[in-house]
Amino acid sequence: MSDLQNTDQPPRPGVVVTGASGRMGQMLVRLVLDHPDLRLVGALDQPGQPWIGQDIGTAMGGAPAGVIVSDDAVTAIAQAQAVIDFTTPDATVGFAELTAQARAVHVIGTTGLGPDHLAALEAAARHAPIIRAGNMSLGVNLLVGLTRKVAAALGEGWDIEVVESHHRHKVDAPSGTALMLGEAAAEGRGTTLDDVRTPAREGITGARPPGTIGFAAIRGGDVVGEHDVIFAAEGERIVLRHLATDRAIFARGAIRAALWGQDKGPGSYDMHDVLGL
Ligand SMILES: NC(=O)C1=CN([C@@H]2O[C@H](COP(=O)(O)OP(=O)(O)OC[C@H]3O[C@@H](n4cnc5c(N)ncnc54)[C@H](O)[C@@H]3O)[C@@H](O)[C@H]2O)C=CC1
Ligand SMILES: O=C(O)C1=N[C@H](C(=O)O)C[C@H](O)C1
Repeated sequence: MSDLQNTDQPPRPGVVVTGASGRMGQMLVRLVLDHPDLRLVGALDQPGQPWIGQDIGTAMGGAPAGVIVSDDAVTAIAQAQAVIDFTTPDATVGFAELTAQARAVHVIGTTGLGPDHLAALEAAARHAPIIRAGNMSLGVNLLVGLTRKVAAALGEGWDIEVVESHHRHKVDAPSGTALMLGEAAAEGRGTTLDDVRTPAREGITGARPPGTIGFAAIRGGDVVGEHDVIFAAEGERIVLRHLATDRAIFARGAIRAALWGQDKGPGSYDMHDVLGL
């Protein structure tokens, strides 16, 4: 449908999806194409990816979408009002610079970012809005608030562990979600995760130091994403759990963020801002 058909309606924001052939990329392309208030204006992937040069709809096994998969990020992002990006940390930093130059909204789901990546994103957010979260689902963002509250209510006699399970293809650990939950638990205790995080355990580790927060990662099969925050004391345990069974929950959150960001100024935002939590 043309944007010129009804002049009373504001133009629909144009979205570029990066990593378009990926698990999240394909989900996002489908949802953007079906969205009444958005237009897909670009589908990016890395040089050499076999879908480059093909129509994204056809490459995904459906009807043509009229958008060719490209590795030319400069040209694609220049036309965007929003870039939705679930790729790799290095790729995300590159896209952040281009998205800031285009003064478009950058929605970032990529996890595994290190301090240098985060510093680069902070620099880009001085020019345009960046909305980033290790998990874009409503359920996990609610669980973050619950985790903070439970941790604040319980004393250090309660040990905190975060256990996560993901599919066999996941490359980073702990997951971005596990880190969000660990940070919330640390905040609830009035500290920071950096100060209380226990590295992965193996061998003769010694007894668990009080006040620490531990992480365990399971990888296998097609698990979409499962997270438990365990509060364990003498004689009882509380387990807060989120189970993702469909990647659409992340994609819907990212699309909501892209729309929410359209009238926002430069800065760093997260899904708590978007969801008003
Ligand atoms: N925040 C959230 O809610 C969620 C975050 N994720 C994160 O999103 C990221 C991607 O996850 P998946 O889709 O499962 O991975 P995937 O491996 O299926 O897809 C990644 C895509 O990025 C592309 N890519 C890599 N380098 C690129 C570059 N330089 N330029 C353009 N494209 C490039 C790959 O070719 C691939 O198509 C991971 O970091 C994952 O942890 C995943 C699900 C939800
Ligand atoms: O890689 C994934 O798949 C997921 N990554 C995110 C994370 O690292 O927490 C979100 C979700 O759990 C799926």
